[in-house]
Amino acid sequence: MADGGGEPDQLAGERATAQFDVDGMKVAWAGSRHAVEVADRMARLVASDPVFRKDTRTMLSRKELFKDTLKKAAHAWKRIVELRLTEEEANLLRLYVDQPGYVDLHWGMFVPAIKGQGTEEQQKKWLPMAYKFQIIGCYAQTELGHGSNVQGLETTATFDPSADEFVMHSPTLTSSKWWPGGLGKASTHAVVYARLITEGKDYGIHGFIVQLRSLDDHSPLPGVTLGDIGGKFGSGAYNSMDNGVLRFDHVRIPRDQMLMRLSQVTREGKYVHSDVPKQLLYGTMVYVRQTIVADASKALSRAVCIAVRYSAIRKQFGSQDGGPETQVLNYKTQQSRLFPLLASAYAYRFVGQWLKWLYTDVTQKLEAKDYSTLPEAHACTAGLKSVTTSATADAIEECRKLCGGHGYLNSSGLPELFAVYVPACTYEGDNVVLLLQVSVVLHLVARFLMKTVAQVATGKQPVGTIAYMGNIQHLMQCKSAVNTAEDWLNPAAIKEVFEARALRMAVNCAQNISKAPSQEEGFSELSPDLLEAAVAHVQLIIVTKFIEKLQEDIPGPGVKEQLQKLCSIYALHLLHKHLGDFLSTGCITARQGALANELLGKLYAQVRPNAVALVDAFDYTDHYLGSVLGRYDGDVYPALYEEAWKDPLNETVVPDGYQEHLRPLLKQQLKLSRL
Ligand SMILES: CCCCCCCCCCCCCCCC(=O)SCCNC(=O)CCNC(=O)[C@H](O)C(C)(C)COP(=O)(O)OP(=O)(O)OC[C@H]1O[C@@H](n2cnc3c(N)ncnc32)[C@H](O)[C@@H]1OP(=O)(O)O
Ligand SMILES: Cc1cc2nc3c(=O)[nH]c(=O)nc-3n(C[C@H](O)[C@H](O)[C@H](O)COP(=O)(O)OP(=O)(O)OC[C@H]3O[C@@H](n4cnc5c(N)ncnc54)[C@H](O)[C@@H]3O)c2cc1C
Repeated sequence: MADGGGEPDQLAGERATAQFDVDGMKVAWAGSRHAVEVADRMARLVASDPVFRKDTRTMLSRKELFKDTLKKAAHAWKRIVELRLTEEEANLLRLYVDQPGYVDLHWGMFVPAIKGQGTEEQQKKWLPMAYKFQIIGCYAQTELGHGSNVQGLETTATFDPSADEFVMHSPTLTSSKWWPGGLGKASTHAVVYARLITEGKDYGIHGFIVQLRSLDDHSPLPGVTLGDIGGKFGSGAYNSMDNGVLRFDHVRIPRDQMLMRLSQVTREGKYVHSDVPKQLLYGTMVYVRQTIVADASKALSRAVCIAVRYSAIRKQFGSQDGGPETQVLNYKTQQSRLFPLLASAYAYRFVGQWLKWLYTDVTQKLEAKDYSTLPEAHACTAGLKSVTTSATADAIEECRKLCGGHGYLNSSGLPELFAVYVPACTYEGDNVVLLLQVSVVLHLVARFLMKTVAQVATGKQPVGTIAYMGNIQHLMQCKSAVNTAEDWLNPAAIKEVFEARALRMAVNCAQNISKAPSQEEGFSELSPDLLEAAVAHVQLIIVTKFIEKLQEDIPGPGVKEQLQKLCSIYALHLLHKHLGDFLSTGCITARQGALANELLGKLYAQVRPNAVALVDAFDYTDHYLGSVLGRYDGDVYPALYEEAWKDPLNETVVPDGYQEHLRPLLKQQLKLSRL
């Protein structure tokens, strides 16, 4: 359309300049051709169903929004049953419905908690009911007074041998369960984490299945106080979720509703711990953190898709001699802000795929009673969850700014995406608290290696993602051989400096901690540095997994070449951003840092003709994107214009309140001016 400067054909032109096979890239992104096909089918199913419309969501009141969420969840379930969808299809359908709600916690945490911590008998009893939605469950761990410090939870589950029951109780205000999604209004049951007390002894935190509401009329059971904790950040957004408060007043549950895979309480009240490690109590969190890493690439790629397409449509300023205005995507500043985010979306996608593999592998080992890889799974999920969610939340906000003023409109989709996404930095483990968990591991390894550096070749070698630390003798003294900008294209050159930076930062921390009066004091004093060392380690994992992905067979003309460029951009933009780390640890020289930056500029220019096609490869429908700026056809301006008229303020020409507040004011000013 020529009217008013909007040029949808602009995107067709952009697509024509792509130097790779977009279908091949879709397969690389999704993981397989089958995955592309299923995702595409489910996305279209949702997009074509009027019940799943979400374009007026930010204009709904909280009550309307919550009811709309209940309607969508019930309709999604109806479609899943009618169409006999597989688990894979059903998960995707729910993803594309794209409205946070109780079902996320039911499938994402309640069911996994029972699977991971329940005995076979308990699974047989509870899972079929949960699978058929005869009960709705949530995950009630966090309390008003304690979230991060799980060991500090106060809710009690006291065993009463005379009745063969546990008595669930909230002894203080701060012990009220506070935050669990789905708890406020929807759930009939919860896995509740409470201190187990039997024979007068406190055995710490354990999980219990507790019924909260009547299955006849949904009213809270006697002794149970329930409610929603109130409105949250942003319009629409996470307000569709009923995060709740729960208090118990001596509520009784049968003994067999304690989740007993890890430990049991016998009929007589004896506490018995099985040979399963206690840390498996935290297994549900490991599972969800892994899914959150995979979700980071989805949220980031949505924001980037909107910003890239809109930047190709938006034009500002012409050439000096009055020529046509320039697409903002052509500005080098726009490219240097946007293309690292595009590269990060791909990087997180591939590290998410790897983490899923790691999680599956660990689960299989656990089933065979091999618990050796559990610490690696914990450190990787905690660290990657922290780094990818923090970067994604920042990136969504950056994409909003990249879209100028229009990015601030709800119709751009970006404010809501940010508001829904940003709590990921807090839930499932505050990002700083999780990084400190990673730094504990790094510190222990670094300390061990420093002590044993002389015998490291013969000693016990670190394995998995910390294997590089075993190469301490080389990494502590190596100097990068990079001599030209193009030398930075060599993955081995990148890997070496990222490994050296991460190891040297960990060793520096360990050395400084060893100088403190006690390890605890040293750890506390050095914790800001430990966080940075943990970030360096996690960034190394992401870079390494991207490089490893490129060693696979990746079919499709030009696909691997584009991914190689994105991998270099991902790594080098981190090097540029954290140049202080690389210089202060002596891994590179200032000149090598400047060469990396020089190459980045060249790579941005090479990505420019492919940018729109690279976001097309995410294969998102306009429904899922939910953005007038990110429309596939690029017809942005008419859509923006039309969208404005849907606002409730525009239902009347003269606003409500005119008679009471505007008219008297205007009349009064008129009278005053005549005096
Ligand atoms: C359709 C499908 C959709 C799916 C879609 C998904 C749903 C997507 C929707 C999202 C919707 C929002 C969902 C939010 C849901 C919540 O937010 S649920 C609440 C989550 N809460 C948290 O994450 C709390 C964070 N805190 C913690 O995890 C732990 O308490 C901390 C910080 C790790 C510290 O724990 P601690 O007991 O003080 O432990 P600590 O002494 O440090 O460690 C004890 C040992 O356990 C180890 N350890 C600690 N944690 C772990 C672990 N997790 N694993 C293994 N070992 C561990 C430690 O390394 C340590 O080992 P050793 O050194 O002894 O060998
Ligand atoms: C949208 C949303 C959904 C949620 N859903 C659920 C749910 O379904 N079920 C559930 O049980 N919970 C849920 N939660 C709760 C969530 O898991 C907790 O909020 C989270 O674990 C953080 O704990 P906290 O709130 O106690 O933060 P705090 O620990 O109080 O954090 C406050 C500040 O203290 C810092 N801090 C804390 N400890 C340390 C330390 N040791 N060293 C240095 N700094 C520290 C943190 O970095 C942070 O800056 C949800 C939360 C949100 C926001």
